[in-house]
Amino acid sequence: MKEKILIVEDQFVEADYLRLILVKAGYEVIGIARSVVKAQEIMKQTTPDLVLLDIFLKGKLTGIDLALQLKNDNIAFIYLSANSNEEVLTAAKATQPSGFLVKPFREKDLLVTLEIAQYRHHHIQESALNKESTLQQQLTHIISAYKGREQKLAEIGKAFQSHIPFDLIVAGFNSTEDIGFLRIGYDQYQTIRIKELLTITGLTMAEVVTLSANTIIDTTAMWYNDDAFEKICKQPSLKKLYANTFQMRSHLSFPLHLPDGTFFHFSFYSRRPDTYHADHISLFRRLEPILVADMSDRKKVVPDTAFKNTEITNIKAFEGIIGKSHLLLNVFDHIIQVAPADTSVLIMGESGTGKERIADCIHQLSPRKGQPFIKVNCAALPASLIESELFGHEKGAFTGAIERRTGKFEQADKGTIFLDEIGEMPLELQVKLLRVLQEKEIERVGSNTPIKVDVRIITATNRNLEKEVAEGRFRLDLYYRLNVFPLILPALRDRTEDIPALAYHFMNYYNRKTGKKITGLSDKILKNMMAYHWPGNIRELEHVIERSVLLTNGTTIEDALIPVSRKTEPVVEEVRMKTIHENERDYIITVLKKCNGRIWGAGAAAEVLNIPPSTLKSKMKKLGIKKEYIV
Ligand SMILES: Nc1ncnc2c1ncn2[C@@H]1O[C@H](COP(=O)(O)OP(=O)(O)OP(=O)(O)O)[C@@H](O)[C@H]1O
Repeated sequence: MKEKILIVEDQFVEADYLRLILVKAGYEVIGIARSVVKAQEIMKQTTPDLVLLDIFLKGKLTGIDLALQLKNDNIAFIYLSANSNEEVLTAAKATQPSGFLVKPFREKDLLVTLEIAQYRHHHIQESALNKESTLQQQLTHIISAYKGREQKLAEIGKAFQSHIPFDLIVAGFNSTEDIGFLRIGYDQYQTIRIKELLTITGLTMAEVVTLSANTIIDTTAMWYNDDAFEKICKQPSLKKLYANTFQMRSHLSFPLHLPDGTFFHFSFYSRRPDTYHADHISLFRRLEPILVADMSDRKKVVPDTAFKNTEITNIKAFEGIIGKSHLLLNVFDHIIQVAPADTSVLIMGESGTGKERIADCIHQLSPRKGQPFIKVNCAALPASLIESELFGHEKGAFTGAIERRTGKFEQADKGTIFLDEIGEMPLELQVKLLRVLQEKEIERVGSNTPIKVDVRIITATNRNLEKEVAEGRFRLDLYYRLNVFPLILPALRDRTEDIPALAYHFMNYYNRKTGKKITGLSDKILKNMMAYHWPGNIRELEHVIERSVLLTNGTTIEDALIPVSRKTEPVVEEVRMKTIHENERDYIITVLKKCNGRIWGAGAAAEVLNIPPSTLKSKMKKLGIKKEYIV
């Protein structure tokens, strides 16, 4: 069946030219609309498979307005745009188009973009549908399996994490009985009830009640990113309290309308400034009935008897990946989403940020685990050898090919191939790689017989591939094929809170290797490390610690060989945001002080924190909380 295309373009000549190209290429053009209103009319008659969408149109509404509707209706669209200003392009990008064509473009560009857009849309839709149905099942299970309110909400929050990301979720009827869950590790959450909130903020109950009364209650689902969130946080309110206390920068609020006319709120907060968008609201809306049915029966609410803070075991594949910054946790969430599917993943990040580590992790979490994981560094091979390395060769295929050799793709059959530094792949090989992706078959060098391979492809690059595409060094079609699921690894300088844990991790590792017994790093060194900008990222940090361990004779690393010239200004303490660990540490110290340092027994710190005394003790050790801080 012919794919149906709608052209939304106000320039008649351009629109007609597009129509001619599309018809010639075998598409069915269902209409040409010069305004959003006209496009909506046409779509009432026939639903298109894809819309070619100009941004500036006749009438008040722009292509971006129509894009929001198309997104809701799950219709793929490609923007056609002359060079617009940055603001417009950013707004257009935020609607997540399936492609983007900058005018003037060639016929070939249009056709390739169309093909890629359909492929991406189909893939993304398929994996989104799978994910959503898994989430539905999870929620239904949680609702029937957990009776206690707190535990149920904690589990619901966790189920949402990889769908609607958050660093804090607060749920309840907008009262002092609301419960929050603050993310403190991949699968670890600190419960924030009113008593914890009072302890952390130092406010009185009366003050929180006043804030609660001042909080404007959303009666429809809303999201607030960055400036919009800052704006609603100008007035004192519970939202502002959460934002300031836990350094949140965006917020999504979803009120469930209960049959008795009240609202049960799920409020998501994120430390990133731009986390939320319309898709999150649509997803929640589709799941609303499951939640309403449960929440509306308030009598069902059973107090939790034995519920303790959730400290769930880490997923094994993440073991050895050190760090708990929200940027890294966000990467973990994406990995969990993409790992089970066969989707191609493109990992982007500076050198040494852990791309290979992450690729391995995706493989370990996929159904292909147990099958080969084959790594190829495209930058390490001379261009003339990459082809035979990847696809193998027949005996006598070229001078020196003295025997038949299987290539990496064949070796990776049923498993995963990791193509590192994909940006270095020569153009003529890119087309062959594209064929493997499309046809799922390879040909050995010197042979015309195709061999079927079943391989998942993960690629990585530290180059800006979009720039490589623009400069003609990387094929656009291959870029889109590989970029079905992009994963961006943060630079170490952007997650400085992970530096101490990484430094200790490598210190212990090199202690074991060298037989040394170093127990720590001096405060001065740690401070310098936090201030350095780490162009070589984790690999550079590892090397610095390795050398420091070798050079240290005592028990503390007092001197780390951080290049002085690159050291940035020391961090000014007052303006630096506190890390999750620092917050946790401060919180525990405050509670301990209130309890006069008592850990065990009724009314003592462990009980107030709702964790076993043994966990509290080990947390105190880990966070370096000593008795002298308490009294
Ligand atoms: N989160 C982490 N925790 C512990 N070790 C890590 C972490 N991330 C990376 N490493 C270690 O840092 C080093 C560099 O990681 P890796 O080789 O995966 O980086 P890369 O981004 O692939 O680098 P390149 O772009 O140069 O190929 C490795 O020794 C790896 O084990």
